[in-house]
Amino acid sequence: AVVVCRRVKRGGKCGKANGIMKEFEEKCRTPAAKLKLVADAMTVEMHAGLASEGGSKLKMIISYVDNLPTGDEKGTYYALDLGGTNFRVLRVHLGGKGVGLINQEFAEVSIPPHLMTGTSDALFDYIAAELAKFVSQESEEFKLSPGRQRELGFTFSFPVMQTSINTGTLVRWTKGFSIDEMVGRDVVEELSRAMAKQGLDMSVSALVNDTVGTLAGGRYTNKDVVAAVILGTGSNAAYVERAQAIPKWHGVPSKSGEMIFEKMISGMYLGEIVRRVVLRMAQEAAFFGDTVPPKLEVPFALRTPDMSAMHHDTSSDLKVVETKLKDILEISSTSLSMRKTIVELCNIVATRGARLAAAGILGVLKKMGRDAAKDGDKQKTVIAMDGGLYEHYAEYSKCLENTLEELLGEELFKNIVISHSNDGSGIGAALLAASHSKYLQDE
Ligand SMILES: Nc1ncnc2c1ncn2[C@@H]1O[C@H](COP(=O)(O)OP(=O)(O)O)[C@@H](O)[C@H]1O
Ligand SMILES: O=P(O)(O)OC[C@H]1O[C@@H](O)[C@H](O)[C@@H](O)[C@@H]1O
Repeated sequence: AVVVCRRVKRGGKCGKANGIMKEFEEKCRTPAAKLKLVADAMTVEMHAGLASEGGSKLKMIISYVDNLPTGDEKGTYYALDLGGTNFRVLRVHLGGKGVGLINQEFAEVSIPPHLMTGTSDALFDYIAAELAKFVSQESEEFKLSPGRQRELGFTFSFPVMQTSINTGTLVRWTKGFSIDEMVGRDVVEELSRAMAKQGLDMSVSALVNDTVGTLAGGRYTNKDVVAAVILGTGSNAAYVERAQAIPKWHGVPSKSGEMIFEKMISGMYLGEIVRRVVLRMAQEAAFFGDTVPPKLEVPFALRTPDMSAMHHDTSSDLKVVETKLKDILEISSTSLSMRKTIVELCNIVATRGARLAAAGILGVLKKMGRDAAKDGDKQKTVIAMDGGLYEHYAEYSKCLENTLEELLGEELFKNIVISHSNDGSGIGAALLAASHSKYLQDE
């Protein structure tokens, strides 16, 4: 789409802004042919990543899940879901065979930014304190029988080298976290120590990535779920792989990193990309006049939720865009034409992200051999989706689904179901705590 400046007041400048937009749009273009190359490359790298240590740019995490939840699990289990922006504490009550999930309760807490770059103790003490508060507010019905500990599934949404179902060491931080002393440490040990300090008698039965939690949660209610994708602050995917398809894994801890497809397509990055382009237009094309608004120079000043609100502005005078620019970037006087340019930019950035996300999903489908119709059989493929970006950014998730249909073709797409598994990662972690409970043999 070409952005046309109605009143060419500053002809050269307006043309310059136009030029920057068009150049940027060209760079963001993701034609189907390019996306199919991305998907093919991803499949190749996935094979390489499973074949040998360090064999690929796309390293693959191998999650130890001995028993996926069957639906027969019974009792009360907990989850702690630590993501890039917030964390949730959760309690689920399971009714066992034929009953399933009876109820769930959760509390969501934003992670104070200073804890993302402080010490390990500060972060885990804060998390354990919230967990202890959640448990202390429980009603009598959740009192455990004597001799039993509460059991927790720990969703830790960062690259972890897993060494068993409930042990794993942090490979590195992502999404703005940077607590250096924690790298290489066992994250379950850190949490367990902090829980003990709170006097919380709880054990971690399962350590999972949020994609694995979403996969387990999805399969609990739908056996056709074969993969899970998270599009939140970060992005990632998990799928069920046959052990024999992992040559490098001989039942011993894998030293691989993780399967990261975080090509700045997720919530952490989209708003920041828009900000950087607008800043360039302000600096090189006097988009806001002869001065560059100071707030526009602050990294991450424009968050993806605000970008999303502008992108979804349906008002004729783009009032939401005007308000966001004023409240967040302190840019007061903007013309309708300028606001339209901002919306078009949001569309370019969101479209690129969504289309690349679809290419990543196609890569996983190809790895599972589900990107082409098997002769005649109509195998159903359900992909469980979770993450605040997917859940709240309607234009993004719509574009993702349309792109997946474009890449797979209408016929095949009919067998693919994209199912939003709200809070799948938290519930899945609690279910995995249940299916790996140390009291199972007592049942
Ligand atoms: N209204 C919204 N529109 C677009 N993106 C949103 C919106 N709300 C949240 N997000 C994105 O979702 C991310 C949070 O994802 P979520 O899955 O809830 O948490 P986490 O990433 O911590 O697991 C935020 O970083 C933000 O980028
Ligand atoms: O749920 P979040 O916080 O957006 O995380 C999604 C992904 O974010 C990536 O940065 C992590 O390396 C992955 O492990 C994680 O799955």
